[in-house]
Amino acid sequence: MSNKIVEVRHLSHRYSVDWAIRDINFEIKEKGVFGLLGSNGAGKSTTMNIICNVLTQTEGDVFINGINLRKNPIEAKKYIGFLPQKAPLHTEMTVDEYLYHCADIRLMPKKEIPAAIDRAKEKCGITHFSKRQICNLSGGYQQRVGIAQAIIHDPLFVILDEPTNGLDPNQITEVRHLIKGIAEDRAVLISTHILPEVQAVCDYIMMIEHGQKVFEGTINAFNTYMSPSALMTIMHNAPTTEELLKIEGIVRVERLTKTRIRLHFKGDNAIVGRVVKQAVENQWHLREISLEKESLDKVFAKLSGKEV
Ligand SMILES: Nc1ncnc2c1ncn2[C@@H]1O[C@H](COP(=O)(O)OP(=O)(O)OP(=O)(O)O)[C@@H](O)[C@H]1O
Repeated sequence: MSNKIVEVRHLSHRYSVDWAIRDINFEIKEKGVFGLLGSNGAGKSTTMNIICNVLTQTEGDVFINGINLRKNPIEAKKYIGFLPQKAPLHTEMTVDEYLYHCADIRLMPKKEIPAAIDRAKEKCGITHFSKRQICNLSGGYQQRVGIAQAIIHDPLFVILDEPTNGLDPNQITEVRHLIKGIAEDRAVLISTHILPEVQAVCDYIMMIEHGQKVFEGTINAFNTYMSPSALMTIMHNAPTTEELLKIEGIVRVERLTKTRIRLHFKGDNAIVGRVVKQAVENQWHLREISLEKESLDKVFAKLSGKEV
């Protein structure tokens, strides 16, 4: 087995004249959830479709478990499970019939299929619906069946295209939980433009905009990518704005109420100590002080080069 589950090298694609993606590079070496994040038209589907071998790239290479997908697609695809945005369900079939059909078209040996179906159903929490026609399941359970077909052959790598699209809030929570569960045994790549999704399920993120990579790192790195730039304070004897602006680093003062004041600053977090010192010395009756992190939305907008 290669030490890289997925390796994408200099991947570029153009449908006509314009490049849809340009020189995308990344590797997935470990189990866990890898999020491909980007706004509409950023190039997520193009990237995913190439990795699933649904689309052939203009330039670059994709290796799955060390196997070149373009040169040896049948071998490489054995390691991939895929759930497209619209799950390819045969809704007139029962869950068991459908999963058998999926295992069969994956050319799994017949004697291995029943155990594979049981394993996939158990992992996806659908065992009790084995004999139920798929059309009689809720959207959330239909999505579970879609995920079960993606892992029926126990692949190393699973690709889920916007897996919670169209589900209600409870179903979204359940499907996210399921995604975390299946990523305990394998690498899972999900595409999404929903920021809370990224925070809820991803261990690692790559963000693309206008077909190019703009960020790659852990969810923690993503969250702290933008260092705090404001302090929220509550002072019961707050000084004037002029006085606050005299503190080294404070660049703007936002008075939200008489006692709640946001202090915008430049520089590092040592500002907290300076504000506390001034507050004590001048008896501003500081009751609360906290660094305000940028919201994920703002990080997203900044990384995409859009106005915040
Ligand atoms: N079949 C196609 N022919 C021509 N251009 C296309 C085609 N598919 C996508 N594009 C263009 O390629 C770029 C990337 O599109 P892509 O669908 O990969 O983005 P996306 O991030 O998946 O967006 P969405 O979230 O809306 O699906 C866009 O500019 C899009 O208009």
